[in-house]
Amino acid sequence: MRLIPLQTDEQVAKWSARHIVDRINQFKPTEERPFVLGLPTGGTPLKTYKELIKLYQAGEVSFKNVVTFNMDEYVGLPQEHPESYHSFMYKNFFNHVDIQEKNINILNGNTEDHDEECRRYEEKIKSYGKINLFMGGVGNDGHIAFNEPASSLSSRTRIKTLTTDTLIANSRFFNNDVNQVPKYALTIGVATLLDAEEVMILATGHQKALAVQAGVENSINHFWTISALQQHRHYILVCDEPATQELKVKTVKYFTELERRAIHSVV
Ligand SMILES: N[C@@H]1[C@@H](O)[C@H](O)[C@@H](COP(=O)(O)O)O[C@@H]1O
Repeated sequence: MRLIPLQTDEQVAKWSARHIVDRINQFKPTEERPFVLGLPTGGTPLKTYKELIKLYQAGEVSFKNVVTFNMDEYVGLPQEHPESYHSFMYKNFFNHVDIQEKNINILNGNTEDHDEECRRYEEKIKSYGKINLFMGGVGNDGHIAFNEPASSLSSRTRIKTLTTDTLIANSRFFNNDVNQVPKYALTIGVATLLDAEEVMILATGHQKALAVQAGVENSINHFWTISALQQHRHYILVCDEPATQELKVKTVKYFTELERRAIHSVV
């Protein structure tokens, strides 16, 4: 793995946006051979989206031949609701870049048959071969996408019941009223994420410090689904300083030194 220990969330945004742009440009995507990018919602990636828009406006990248798959979506929340992940993605990213509508994939949490929708999503990902780079955030309790504690580490896209902790954390987007937060979500599985060629997780703020510890130092455990990424061949965790607070000083020094001397194709 690579741990990128930075100081501020601004630096996390700049580093992660630059990494995505470099990967897209190295890939040289075409209509026939698009770059496939997995994307998250949440507070953490907002600044990365802003940076990506800036880089797009500066002519450093095009999303014309980029296909995206979002991680998750609430069940039963109309797509046009301001807090749906559909609304989030268009408002904060898609409306500002040259991505083609046909290349955007977000789970539909309003179908009659959730299982069928999840099967369709997995099949669509497979039809592109693989996701080249999946960016993600992490919940305070170490959940990845909506793979809540004790999710199967072999899980695939499916419906999940959200934990009380997640409902409380996400109530900040619903007038701080936990009753307004949808109780279920469709989410990619841990195995869906592990199938990606590269996974980049962003963690900012001291409330993510235990999740970062689980993702780096602790044993693989289904209660902290981020820990499953330790088995991934190309796993990058980009953190600001408060998010590394629970790591050993030795761990942070080790990864800092590795980055200083790294040949970056080796992970
Ligand atoms: N399903 C999302 C996750 O994908 C996200 O990583 C997490 C943390 O969000 P935030 O970045 O707002 O802390 O929240 C939700 O549970």
